Amino acid sequence: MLTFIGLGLFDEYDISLKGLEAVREADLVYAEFYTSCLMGTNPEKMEKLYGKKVHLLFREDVEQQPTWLDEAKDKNVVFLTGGDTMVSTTHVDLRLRAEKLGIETHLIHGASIASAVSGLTGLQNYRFGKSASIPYPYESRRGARIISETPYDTIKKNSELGLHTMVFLDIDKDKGYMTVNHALELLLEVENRRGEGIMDRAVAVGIARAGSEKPVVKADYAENLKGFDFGKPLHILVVPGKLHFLEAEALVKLASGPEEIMEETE
Ligand SMILES: C[S@@+](CC[C@H](N)C(=O)[O-])C[C@H]1O[C@@H](n2cnc3c(N)ncnc32)[C@H](O)[C@@H]1O
Repeated sequence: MLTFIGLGLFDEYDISLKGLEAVREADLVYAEFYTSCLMGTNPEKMEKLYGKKVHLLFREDVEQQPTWLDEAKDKNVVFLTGGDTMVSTTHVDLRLRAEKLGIETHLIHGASIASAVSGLTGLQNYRFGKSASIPYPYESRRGARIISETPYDTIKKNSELGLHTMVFLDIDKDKGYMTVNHALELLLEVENRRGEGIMDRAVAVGIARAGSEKPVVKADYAENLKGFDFGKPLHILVVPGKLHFLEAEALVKLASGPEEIMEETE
């Protein structure tokens, strides 16, 4: 049996009681922290709470050669991830591989950044369009610095429809956790190149450490927000589309956003 367990957003205590019980009953505990991670804890603290050894898996172990899956044929195996295991991950692939091997699979959900964003900003979840992810720039074979323009295009399409965009930020094993500041610099660099007026006039919202006792939520024009100190990771960015008046009020009152956004609401 293989049970996918979402660990929630910040520390080892964010796991549900159902999840905790399942981990304690498991024969083997695997975890991956490359799609998301809990910044308020570490594997040692988790092991202490669970009373179990946590075996860490890397992207290759999950997405290419999940040989460890075979153990779930005759053992009770749990697989842990930050947030909810199936939100903005490709872990459904792992579930399908397990089912093909005749392994019974179960899900135990965790709080996800996808819902925390609406909770913290007041932006309504049904007014979001397609999400985007910003990867770190990379070097072409000729040594040119390449910035992906896909997130800019997604924001543009959503904003034309009046929809908000949730922008996930890269987690790279060498370059670390991308900040809201870096993400805005990259989007503004694309804006400078293309001059389509999407980002330079946009109000953006940065969120740091959702799920912690003191998450930071700040709204401002992208140009101003890129210099704001959000503190430690994880960070996420939202580019709102057309605002309902309640959403605008929430951004002003709860995220210290600029008052003039109240003037152009639905
Ligand atoms: C690819 S998504 C995976 C989401 C995860 N499966 C979930 O349900 O929460 C991970 C990205 O979401 C954002 N994120 C996740 N947890 C966060 C948190 N507690 N605070 C701020 N941003 C977070 C970061 O940008 C991170 O790189």
